[in-house]
Amino acid sequence: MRIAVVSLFPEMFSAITEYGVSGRAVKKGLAEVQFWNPRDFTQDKHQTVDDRPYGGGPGMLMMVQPLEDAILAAKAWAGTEGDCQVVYLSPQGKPLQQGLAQGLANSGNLVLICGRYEGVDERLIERYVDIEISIGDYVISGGELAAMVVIDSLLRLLPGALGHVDSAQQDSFSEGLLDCPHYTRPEEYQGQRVPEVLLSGNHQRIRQWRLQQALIRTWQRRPDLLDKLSLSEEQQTLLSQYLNTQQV
Ligand SMILES: CN1CCN(c2ccccc2CNc2ccc(C(N)=O)cn2)CC1
Repeated sequence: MRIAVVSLFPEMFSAITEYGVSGRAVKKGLAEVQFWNPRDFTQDKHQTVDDRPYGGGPGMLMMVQPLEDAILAAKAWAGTEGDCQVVYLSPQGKPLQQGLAQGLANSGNLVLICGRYEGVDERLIERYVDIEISIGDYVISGGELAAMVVIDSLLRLLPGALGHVDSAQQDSFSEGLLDCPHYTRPEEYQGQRVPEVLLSGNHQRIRQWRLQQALIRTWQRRPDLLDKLSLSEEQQTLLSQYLNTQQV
């Protein structure tokens, strides 16, 4: 999978290409990540990459010519092997959810455009962008951190990215649930013991306990997620077992 990033600050991306699961996925070659900096496509001696907004108002926009030339170069590389989707990270985008990350991981090559200043000329978005994505309802100073979140979320879904093949599947979020509590040594910490079931070695009971905990947490903290799910027989049983013990 080829991921082309258009950004004024490519050095920021070492955070995902050099560390952890995402760094290993890149090092293993599960994905190639290349960068195109609009500043390298400027034609003036000051290497201008910003421009004033028509209609006045505070702030600047990304200058069209260097950005467009960087986008075209990125598309040429990413589109070499078949189709590529062009993604723009912005507060106006479609909210990133696990399903969208999975879709991007399956979708072939990507070009990610990172906005700076107050964003980019709408005509470039209309001409080049296939999907606008937001990582949440808040504003950050550039699209780079949002692009890194998107890249990280899809890299870990690529086959071979995670050591134990089904640990990605076991991600509760991939089932639409919040994660269960986790414990490691010591068995007793500040007077608090690890739940006995986890010490039992009974893998069926452990799996059920973890699933029930994920259901309880989702019910307690994010009932909106629960409403979207059609629970399996087992999930229904495990959740109602718990709810029957609560004065609900
Ligand atoms: C003060 N201005 C900073 C730049 N910004 C802007 C505008 C357009 C595109 C990119 C940006 C970069 N910022 C982002 C990017 C993504 C998200 C997200 N939620 O995914 C939040 N913010 C407009 C506001």
